[in-house]
Amino acid sequence: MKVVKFGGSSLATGAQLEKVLNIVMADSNRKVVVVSAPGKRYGQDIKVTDLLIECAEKALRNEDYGEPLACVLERYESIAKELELPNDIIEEINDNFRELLNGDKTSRNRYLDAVKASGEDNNAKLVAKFFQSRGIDAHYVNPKDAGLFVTDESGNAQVLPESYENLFSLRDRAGIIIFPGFFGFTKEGEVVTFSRSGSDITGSILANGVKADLYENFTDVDAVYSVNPTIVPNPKEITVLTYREMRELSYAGFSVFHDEALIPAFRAGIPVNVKNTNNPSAPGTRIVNKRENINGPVVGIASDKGFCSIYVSKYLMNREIGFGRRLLMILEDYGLSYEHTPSGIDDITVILRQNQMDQYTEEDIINRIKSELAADEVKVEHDLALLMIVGEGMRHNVGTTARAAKALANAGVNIEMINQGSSEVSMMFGVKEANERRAVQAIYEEFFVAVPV
Ligand SMILES: Nc1ncnc2c1ncn2[C@@H]1O[C@H](COP(=O)(O)OP(=O)(O)O)[C@@H](O)[C@H]1O
Ligand SMILES: N[C@@H](CC(=O)OP(=O)(O)O)C(=O)O
Repeated sequence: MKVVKFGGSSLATGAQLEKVLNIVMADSNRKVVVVSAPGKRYGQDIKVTDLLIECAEKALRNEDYGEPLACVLERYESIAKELELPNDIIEEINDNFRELLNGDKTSRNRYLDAVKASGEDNNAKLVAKFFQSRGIDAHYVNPKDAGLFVTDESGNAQVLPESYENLFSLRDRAGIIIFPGFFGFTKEGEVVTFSRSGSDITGSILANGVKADLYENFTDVDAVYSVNPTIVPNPKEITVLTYREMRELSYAGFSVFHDEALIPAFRAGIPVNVKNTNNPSAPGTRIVNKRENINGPVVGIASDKGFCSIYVSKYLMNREIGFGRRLLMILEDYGLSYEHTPSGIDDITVILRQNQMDQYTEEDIINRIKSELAADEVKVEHDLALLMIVGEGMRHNVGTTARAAKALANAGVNIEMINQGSSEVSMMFGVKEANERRAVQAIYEEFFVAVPV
C-alpha cells in the first residue's frame, strides 16, 4: 500500500487535478491520497492558505475581508467549473468558508487554525467529488473520524502517538481515501494545524499509521536538487538521500519537503519518494535509511536568511561553570529558541531566528546578559544567512571544511562563523545575507562542478 501526498502546486487548477487522478489510477497500490490546499498557479500567484490567513487576520481586526474571501472562493469555483462538477459542492464549500469566518473569535489562535485548515479540508472534499464524478470509488475522510490527534500547539502541532494505532484501521476502508493535510484534532475536538507546509507531515503520519510500503510526495520538480534551483540554475538532481541528510537540508532551507515529515516515515522504516506531478515517469528522489554511494562528501547545500547572532565575551568564561546554561535561561525566559552555539575560551555566540525578537526584547536581553552574567561585551549582529553543507560522506572525507572555506574566500565572501554539527553529517557557515547567493554558488561550484561528485 502507498500513501501519496500532492502539494498545493499539484492541485492549483483543474488540469492539475486531472494529472493527480491519472497518477493515482496508474497504480492500484495508491490507496491513501493526502491533499494540500490549492497552491500557486504561476510565480506571483497567492496560495489559498495565504489568502485564508489574510481573511482571518482582517476578520480579527474587524476589517472587511470580502476581497481575499472572493479570491478564495474563485479558486475553488474555477477548479470545479473546469472539471464540470455539480454546483452543490461549490455551495457546500462557500458556505463552509463563510461559516468559519463568521465563527467564534474569542481565541485568536483557535480561529486562525480553523480558518487555515479549511483550505485543505474543502479541497479534500472537492478532490473526492472529482474522483467520484469519474466513477472512482473515492471518499473524503475527516482527520477526527480517522483519529489523527495532535498536541494543542496552535500552528505548530505535533502528532500524539496514539494516532498511529487509530490510523491503521484506514487500511480496511473500501476505495481510495482522500485525506486533508496540514491539521489534526486535539483530544477535546479542536482543530490545530501543523507548521506551514505541514501536509508533508500528514502524509508521513498516515504512511506510518497504515504501515505503507512507500510514501510518495508529489510536487512540481523532478527531484530534490543538490541546491535550491532558484539560486543555481539546473542543479544536480539527488537520486537518493538518507532521512538524516534530508532532515538537515529541509531544516536549513530546502522547502521542497518539511523537516518534520521525516521522523514518522523513518520510525516505521518507510522510504519516501519525492516525485513530479508534471512528469510522473521521472524516478524522483528516494529518501531511505542508508545509501550506498557516499563517495562524495557533500550531497546538498541549503541556505536560509533571517538569522541574528548574540556574541557574548567574558574573560575566563572557560572557568565559569554554568555560564552557558544561565545565558540560555535568559533566552528561555523570552520563549526564544536557538539554532547554534559556537563557542571559544572566552566567548560564546548564540544564533537564532531574528523574527523571534523585537527591538525591546533585544535591548532587555542585552542588558540582562551584561548585568546578570557580568559579560565584558555583548553584541548583536543582524541579517545573517546560514549555509548548511550536508552529506553522510563528510564523516570519512578529510578537508571538506578547508575546501568550502577556500571557495568562499575566492568568491570574496567573509565567513562570520563556522559550526560543525556533532553528527558530522553537516557543517554550517554564517555569512551576511547580502552574500548568501554568491556563497551558495561558490560552494556548489566547488563540490559539484569543479570536481563533480
Ligand atoms: N533543493 C531543492 N530541490 C528541489 N526544490 C527545491 C529545493 N529548494 C527549494 N525548492 C523549491 O521547492 C518547491 C517545491 O516545494 P513546494 O512549493 O512546497 O511544493 P508543493 O506545492 O508541491 O508543496 C520547488 O518548486 C522549488 O522551487
Ligand atoms: N497549505 C498549507 C500546507 C501545505 O503543506 O501546503 P503545500 O503542500 O502547498 O506546501 C501551507 O501552505 O502551508
